Amino acid sequence: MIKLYVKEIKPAEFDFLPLDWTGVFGNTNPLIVEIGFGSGEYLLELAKRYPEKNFVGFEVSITSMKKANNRLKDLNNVRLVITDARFGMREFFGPRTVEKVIMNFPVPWDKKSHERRRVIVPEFFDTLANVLVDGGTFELATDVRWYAERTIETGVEKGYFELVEFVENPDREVKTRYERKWLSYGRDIYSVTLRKVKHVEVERLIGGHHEMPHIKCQVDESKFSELPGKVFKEGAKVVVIKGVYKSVDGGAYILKVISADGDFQQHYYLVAYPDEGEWIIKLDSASNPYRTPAVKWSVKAIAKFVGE
Ligand SMILES: C[S@@+](CC[C@H](N)C(=O)[O-])C[C@H]1O[C@@H](n2cnc3c(N)ncnc32)[C@H](O)[C@@H]1O
Repeated sequence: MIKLYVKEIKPAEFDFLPLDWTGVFGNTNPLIVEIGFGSGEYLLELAKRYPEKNFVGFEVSITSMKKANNRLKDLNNVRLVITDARFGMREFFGPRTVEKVIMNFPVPWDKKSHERRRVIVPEFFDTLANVLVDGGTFELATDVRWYAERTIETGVEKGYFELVEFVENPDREVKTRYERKWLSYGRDIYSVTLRKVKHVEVERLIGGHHEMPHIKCQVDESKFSELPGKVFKEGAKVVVIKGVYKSVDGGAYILKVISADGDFQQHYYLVAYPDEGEWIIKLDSASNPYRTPAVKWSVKAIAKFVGE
């Protein structure tokens, strides 16, 4: 997992989640979040127009992140985070801390096999109804009519949001790159604004300290060769062992792991090495995943499998 920021957030600040955004920005200005900021042009325009607000952007594409980072690096009121916004919105912000969340032209992921990547799932609206201040808004712009309609249905269904407006072909002052593209193709554009009317409690996966367990145990070394391809499951936690490698000196095993907490996947390495007659199994120091339940559990699941 890689994290880049326009202004660096000190690693120590990530030891505790949700983040203290007042400390990160050095002021108590209202927070506005953009999900999937692409090349960052929209964020740049907003951040310049509203210096009295703080902006946080989420993106999953490293290429977009680099472009946006170059564009935004001189602005003090913007921070960029590379992570899935469905995870970041819930884990990085406390209840009633965000004034507005904006999402411009998300990929709709309309194929059944891609549905898991869609942002506007019911759990996302639970998160929004938690992190938005009372009366805070979610603003969507899209070229996909059903996506706009689904956003309204899902947001309003549970009584957490009310529809402020649904506009076909709005005259938006600031246009994004995709917006200009779809307009040049003659596509219709839809904008939706939802207002939070009910607060909802959500369970955060991390919360509090970002510590990681390590395990000391006896192991049956022959079991390491059985690990590649193994899948461990418990509740919403899934851990897949993609590979097992021996260190150059032959003393340690490096395990390539993918873990998932529901739809949130992370890739990282664990290490197992002998120590005073026992073995230590822990996160490899070169890996830095968020310490979710699945990441913590992966150490235990592997220790149980190779343990004697
Ligand atoms: C179609 S582009 C739109 C970019 C920009 N908002 C615009 O309108 O020009 C969608 C962007 O959302 C990003 N994205 C997709 N899923 C995401 C997620 N779960 N969290 C954060 N960003 C995401 C993609 O990497 C991509 O850059």
